[in-house]
Amino acid sequence: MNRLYAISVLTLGYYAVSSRYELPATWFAGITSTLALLLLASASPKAEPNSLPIVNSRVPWIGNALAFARTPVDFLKDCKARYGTAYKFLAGGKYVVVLSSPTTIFNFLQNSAKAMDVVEFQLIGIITGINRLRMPYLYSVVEDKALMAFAHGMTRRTYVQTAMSFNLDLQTRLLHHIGDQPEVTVSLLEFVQKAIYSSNSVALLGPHFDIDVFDDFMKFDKGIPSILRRIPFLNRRGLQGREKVVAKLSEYIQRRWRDEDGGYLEGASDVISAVFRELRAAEMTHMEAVRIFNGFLWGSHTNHMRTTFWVMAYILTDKDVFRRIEAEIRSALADKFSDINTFLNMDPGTLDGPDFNLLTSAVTEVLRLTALPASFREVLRDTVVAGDGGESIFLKKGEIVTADVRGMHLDPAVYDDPDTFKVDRFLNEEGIYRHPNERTFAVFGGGSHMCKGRYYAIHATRVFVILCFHLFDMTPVSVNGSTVDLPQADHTTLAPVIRTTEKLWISLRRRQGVLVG
Ligand code: HEM
Repeated sequence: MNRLYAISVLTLGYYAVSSRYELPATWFAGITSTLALLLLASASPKAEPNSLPIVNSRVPWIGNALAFARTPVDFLKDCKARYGTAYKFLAGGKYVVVLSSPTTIFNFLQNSAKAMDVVEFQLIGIITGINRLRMPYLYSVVEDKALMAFAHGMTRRTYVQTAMSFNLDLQTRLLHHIGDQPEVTVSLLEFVQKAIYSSNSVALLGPHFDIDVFDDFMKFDKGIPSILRRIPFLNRRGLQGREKVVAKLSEYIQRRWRDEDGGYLEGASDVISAVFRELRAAEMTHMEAVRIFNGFLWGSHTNHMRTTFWVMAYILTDKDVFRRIEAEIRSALADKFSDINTFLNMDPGTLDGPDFNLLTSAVTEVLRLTALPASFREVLRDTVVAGDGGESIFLKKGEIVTADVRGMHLDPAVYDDPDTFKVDRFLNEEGIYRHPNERTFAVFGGGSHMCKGRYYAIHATRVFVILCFHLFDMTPVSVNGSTVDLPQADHTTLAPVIRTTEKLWISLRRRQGVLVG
């Protein structure tokens, strides 16, 4: 009877939810299993003796999967309020352990016992269009080789080349949007997306990659939820976009790959050549390498775009913050850099100096407010994570574990008045930026899988804001009744950076008399 009940709920729930919401990684496999599999499935897993509370659920096997799918952000918030900073819930036959205190998140992400590994590689197969049977091998290449190359090429010291290419390209892109007109009204999200996609592509792939494929990239990006759910027809647009991007990348690599000097992509950044060299050296086809590469690029663009959008939106919709950031940027550019070219060619470390303290604090604060759980690991063998009081939290083989970073970042015990955007939260009394403690700030994940592009992303986000203030006078404007306040966050999807479905329009007026590079 329970089984029949489960099937009915699963079927109805799946169609109701799947048409509207993105299915998060952790239980996607379970929810998309066939009904036959459900019928054959052995009894729902029993909770092992474990110190963790288990979220209430009346539905066997499925557990809380649908509640989680409906509004994952709210689900995690409610569970934290009821069960504390370490608990687990059942979703599609598996337990998902959720940790949200600084100590548990830190210990989990460090994963010093190496008893956990990423689960996303199963999903990478679906996103990239690679046969899932090939993914265990291909992901081992990604993890052991390609990500290592990425990490080496994107350290504080080595990301300079990529950062400078981004700076120089971005100014042209921003000016291109306004063209010869004195003033234009643009959707902030679309404006940011196009500029970041283009300049990121140039910074990473060099001048020979055809960025006209932007519209196809956005179809792919928007279509990811339905691609993940493999919903016939609904996923078609996203798949078409992906295949066009893949075709462009394939053609670009075939034309621009050079075998000399160990192999490199002509015009691309060193880091990208190094990553592709590792993929080529492994036992995979050209198209498998291209598809993996496309997955890398998609992840790099999409998080970067969203973060930049939110940073701009928070600044533009708060008059006091706007005035202070504008004053900091314009005075730094006027006093410290003889012209904009000097700024664009600077050592990226300059932005970490005293001239942009407030902007750096603003970016950190926006990251704190907009980061969602993104680090999902599968427990490979029974292990323990030390809890807040030094107690052992038992993790069982097969369980999925995640860090609810939003739960931590919005916890009043961790951050004072946590829901409020405080632009100077990360400044000390002298107004100097202080990087948050790594135990209480985890927007880029942690441990060996920490985001490899974090220095570059923070740098490029700040350059975007600086160039906008240098080139334009900006004001939010209402178009057909649209908001001029901060857009509402969308609580129905999980991704490293929260989304919005509301549009914020801004007017851009070209500043008279400013120098362009
Ligand atoms: C502000 C924008 C960004 C945010 C918030 C962000 C966040 C994240 C998060 C949360 C992870 C998962 C970490 C984990 O599993 O513990 C990740 C992984 C990764 N990110 Fe980012 N990211 C951003 C921008 C970028 C950019 C611009 C690049 C490349 C240029 C990049 C490259 C990567 C790579 C390669 C990984 C995989 C790391 C691994 O599994 O070892 N990211 N990112």
